[in-house]
Amino acid sequence: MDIARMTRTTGAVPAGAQRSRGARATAAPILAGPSSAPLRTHPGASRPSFHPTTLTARKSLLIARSTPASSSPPASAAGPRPLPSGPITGAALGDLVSRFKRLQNGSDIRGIALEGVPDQPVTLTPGAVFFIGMAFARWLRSKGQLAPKVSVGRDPRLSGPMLESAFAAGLLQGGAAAVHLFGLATTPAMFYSIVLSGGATSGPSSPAFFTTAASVASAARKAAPLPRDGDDTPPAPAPPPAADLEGQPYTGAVMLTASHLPWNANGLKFFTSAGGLDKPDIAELLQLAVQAAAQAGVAVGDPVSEQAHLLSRALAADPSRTARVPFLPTYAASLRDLIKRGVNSPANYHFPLLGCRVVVDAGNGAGGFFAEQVLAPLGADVSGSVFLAPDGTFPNHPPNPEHPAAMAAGAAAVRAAGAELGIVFDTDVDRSAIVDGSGREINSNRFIALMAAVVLRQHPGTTIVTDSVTSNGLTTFIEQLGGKHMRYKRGYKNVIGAGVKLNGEGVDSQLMMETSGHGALKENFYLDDGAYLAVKAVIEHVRRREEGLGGLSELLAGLPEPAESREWRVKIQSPDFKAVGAQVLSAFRDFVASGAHPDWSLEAVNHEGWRVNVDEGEGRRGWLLLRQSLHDPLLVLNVESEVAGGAEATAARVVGLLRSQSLAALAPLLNLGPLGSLGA
Ligand SMILES: O=P(O)(O)OC[C@H]1O[C@H](O)[C@H](O)[C@@H](O)[C@@H]1O
Repeated sequence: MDIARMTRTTGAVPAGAQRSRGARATAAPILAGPSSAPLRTHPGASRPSFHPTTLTARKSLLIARSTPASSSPPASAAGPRPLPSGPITGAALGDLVSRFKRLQNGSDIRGIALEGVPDQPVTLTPGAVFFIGMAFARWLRSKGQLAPKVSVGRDPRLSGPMLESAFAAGLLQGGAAAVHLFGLATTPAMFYSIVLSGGATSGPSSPAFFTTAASVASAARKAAPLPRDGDDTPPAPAPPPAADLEGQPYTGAVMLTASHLPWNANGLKFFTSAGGLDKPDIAELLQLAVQAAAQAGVAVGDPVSEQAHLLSRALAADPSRTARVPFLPTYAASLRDLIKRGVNSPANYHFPLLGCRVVVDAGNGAGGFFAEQVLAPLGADVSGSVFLAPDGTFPNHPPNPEHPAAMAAGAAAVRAAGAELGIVFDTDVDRSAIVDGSGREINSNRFIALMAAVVLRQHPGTTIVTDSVTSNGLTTFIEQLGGKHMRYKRGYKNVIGAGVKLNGEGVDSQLMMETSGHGALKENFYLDDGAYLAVKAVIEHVRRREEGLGGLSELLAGLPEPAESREWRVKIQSPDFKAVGAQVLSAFRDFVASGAHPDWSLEAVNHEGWRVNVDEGEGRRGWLLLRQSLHDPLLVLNVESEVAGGAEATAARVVGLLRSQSLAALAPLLNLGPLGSLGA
């Protein structure tokens, strides 16, 4: 499986899935867990349409399991596999370890959750998710949270309800004292469930966020326990220990999402009061999950073994410890408070967006609430918004502000509605981008520049940390505004981590942002938060409007833009891809340093790979960066040029080196793909 590659090659649902939009299915999840009973959904959450391929696949799976052809198990090439009859040890344990390890994707867990795409077998099974839930509860307890209270949200993916049930069951099994299921939510909202319930010790500069803490506590008090299977009458009031936790903050929060990945993927992001879990935490969590599965004797990946265990847990679970809590309305209220305070309109304090036409493109992810529950109640006309309805097949375009189709759709919606502003979200709303009133797309470098302009006005001289592929023009822009630019590594966690470190060392750093649209502000818990960035943009737009200044794009007037910006990805066909990539990069550095191309010079500070400045003549400056991909067996080449045709010309020279004698031994391991034709 190569999920990240899949990310870039396919964002769309296969044709079969697109055709299925109208089809509704009410099939119960395969696994009947304690929380997979018919649940009440919160207002605004629509039932996603069912993927016919998946339905067919599931039907055949169920038939295969329930109708034995003869009295003996069906023969297969490998023969029937005996189920473990005790703790898993030996080679089977090794298999378990690698299954769980493969689910780690940096600081997230990711995998394939549904069948239906050829060559993409299911890896994130309900059984795996159950043990990850168990591991998270144990992990929290090991950190001193003796009665963990955990909130769980999900994006609209088709596998969401099934995995939510498995995860909640695992949490309870691992010792969680209370589990609150939010249903549809966003990634930043999940961290905010900890904040607004009083679980985070320091917060944004705006005290607005804390005004809603009381309402979260009261929503949690009113939360109805889940009905039992086949029983619509609400069970008796929750007994201790859940009742003892009423009004207590959440100690952990988890979002089930695979961000912008296609419909068949899913994943998990974890938060505590300290913020998002990091790579080592996830590795620890997965180890705990292996231990739990091995001890329980469950062959994760084997549907019979998984279901036997999950069903037995369903029988044992205490339903009073799980409740359905609609949280998005509370979270939306906190965002409305922020906008009110930010605009601070004396005439229209409660309706600061009256007369504003704003469109949101949520890409059928979880971000539709922002139009309906944040902007509209403040007076905005959001009627031109598109793709607000959650639909786990993502039928319109990949919910991803890095994707040209998403930005084009957002821009088209702005133009069609004659809106002043557009906001494009990714599936789980930890990323966003802006479209101005003319339909100009403000994502990537432009969005960083926009946020930098806002932040530098409020915090003169602050350092803006970005990823490694930002343009030369962005540095010029930040410096012209009196700020400092630290160009760090790819990976939003790396970028945020660098900002946190700077602040710890006494260097003020208010904004950490990646070209992917991930952005965090110091005033917002360093949280990677697309909704918060959108809030800042809306406040700035209204401020400019009220002061008779031009639209947001005018803030970008001083941003030099390259003529061309391109990216090529070269596959490294070796299990030892890290070492191979390092050798290529080392040869590349030596080549540049040798002065073979006199117009190339190494950038003074490089945090990953080698960035090279290209003198394009007449004062024009291009650059290239050759680096290893964060997660995948790839070398990535980014090139920007101030000359038409310059990006390909520079890339062709890199190809020349990759094919040179000095790399002859490694060349067969590199699949240059489309880059190859440039060096021909
Ligand atoms: O190194 P790459 O293959 O370009 O991928 C790097 C990207 O990986 C993930 O998508 C992370 O969420 C991004 O923050 C990161 O920038």
